[in-house]
Amino acid sequence: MQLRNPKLLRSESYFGGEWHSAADGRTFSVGNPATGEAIIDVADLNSINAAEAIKAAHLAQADWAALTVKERSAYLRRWFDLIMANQDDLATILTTEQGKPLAEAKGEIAYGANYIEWFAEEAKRVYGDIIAPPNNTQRLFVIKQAIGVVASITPWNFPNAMLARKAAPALAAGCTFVAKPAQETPLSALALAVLAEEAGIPAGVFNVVCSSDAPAIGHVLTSSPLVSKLSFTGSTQVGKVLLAQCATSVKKTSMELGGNAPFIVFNDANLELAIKGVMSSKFRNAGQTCVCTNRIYVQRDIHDVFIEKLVSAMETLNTGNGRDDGVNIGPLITNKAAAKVTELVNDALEHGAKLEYLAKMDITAGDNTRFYPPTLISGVNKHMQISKDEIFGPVAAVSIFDTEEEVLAAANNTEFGLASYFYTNDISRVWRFGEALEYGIVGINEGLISNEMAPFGGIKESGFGREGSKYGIEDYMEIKYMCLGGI
Ligand SMILES: NC(=O)C1=CN([C@@H]2O[C@H](COP(=O)(O)OP(=O)(O)OC[C@H]3O[C@@H](n4cnc5c(N)ncnc54)[C@H](OP(=O)(O)O)[C@@H]3O)[C@@H](O)[C@H]2O)C=CC1
Ligand SMILES: O=C(O)CCCC(=O)O
Repeated sequence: MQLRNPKLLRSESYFGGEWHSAADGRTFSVGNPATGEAIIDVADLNSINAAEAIKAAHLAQADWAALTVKERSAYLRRWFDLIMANQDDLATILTTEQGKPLAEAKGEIAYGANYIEWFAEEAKRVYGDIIAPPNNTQRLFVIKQAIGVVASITPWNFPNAMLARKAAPALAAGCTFVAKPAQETPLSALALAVLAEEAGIPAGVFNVVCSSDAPAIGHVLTSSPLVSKLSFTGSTQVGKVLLAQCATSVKKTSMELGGNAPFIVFNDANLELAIKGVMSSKFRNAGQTCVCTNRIYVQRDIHDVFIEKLVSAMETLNTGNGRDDGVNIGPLITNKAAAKVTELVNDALEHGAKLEYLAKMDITAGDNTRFYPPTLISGVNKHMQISKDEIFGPVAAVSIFDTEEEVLAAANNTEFGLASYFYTNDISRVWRFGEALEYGIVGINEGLISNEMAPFGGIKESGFGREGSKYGIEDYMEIKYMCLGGI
């Protein structure tokens, strides 16, 4: 991998302000999903190392929380500046380990950095309250304080941004932080640590522990009495395991879990806008995001023209190695992930769905079983597995609906509640339907809903807690009520 700043590519973990190999010398290999080639061997840390990282974070916590908000803000700002100064290299690392097209990787670096910039500013905007007392001899007030040591577990699909958007509010609030990135994509997390160190963020404040044994590290993070909070992004299945583990020490948690986003197109919608929205919300990161459109519902009288226009738009998708010019769909993360998408599509076709479009792929090099061709199927119904599971691949699955009531019931008929999208030009419906959707995020005539200024998060089994926005810092603070008597 060619980098202008080769120092960004690290293989050791970082905690207590130092870089650590595994005590027993163990490593695990990180590969390039586009080629199958090994990139580097990364130190494979164990439970003892994780406990050491937590200890380092705990030691640093009081001093970090005691800094003024302006001081913490300045550290975060320096970190942001360094990330943006190294945007191209960070994107190269990201694409190489994760597969997404280079332009998307550059976008993710800026997206993650935006959270750091935002919370550098929000650090200064934490407010308490003075409450009217029940009698004149008392004064009641509320202050907000850092929760303490925060642990994070983050997935491979946004290896930079998912970490940045947890670390930024935590550090801004005065918490110290121990991150466990996904074993497929530790390099982006380690590069963030290189820049945190260069920004002068004090030892022990930002720590990264890489391991091939997520359950073992997860167990230490969720059971340590020194950790006050766990922030997790990943599957609902693993989220439930971690929640149960956190219950034993009553840790606070934020859970950003799976989704099953409906994308609804009413017959009064601007179809060009709807096609643009479905392209961005469905095919971003080859369909591997928790807010990706999963179920597309189109009103009967515009169904055929919608399919026709979507096929034309999908013809512009070009699958290949994310490092290559003109590629806008990279590989899926693993062979297993691609096999799961194949299974979902086959199940739908066997149960009566119609194949409307299957992209041709021109992939000549390497192990290409991770590449999945952009696919469009119609005639999908609620009994097919594809409408129940997160597809996590570049497959658009379309159903027909007749009435608003029918499509609302279908859209809400899932245990998930993260993102949803609908397209209409009826202003009454905008409010009525938007309020009735059981989702944490609703895109109305818009397919790109994520940014640092807005609260990102779900309801139902998609989790709880909000990332970004003025609400995001609250997830890393405790409320303390103080009652002053004897006035
Ligand atoms: N909501 C979202 O953003 C995401 C949803 N998903 C969904 O989940 C499916 C599976 O993806 P997958 O990557 O396996 O997601 P996981 O939920 O398994 O992984 C997410 C993170 O959790 C870690 N992890 C896994 N098991 C444990 C455990 N027992 N204790 C502690 N940490 C653990 C992983 O580590 P490691 O990778 O090292 O095993 C990774 O860092 C996807 O197909 C998709 O449907 C996946 C990723 C993100
Ligand atoms: O897939 C996820 O884990 C959420 C990241 C997507 C986004 O921030 O829009």
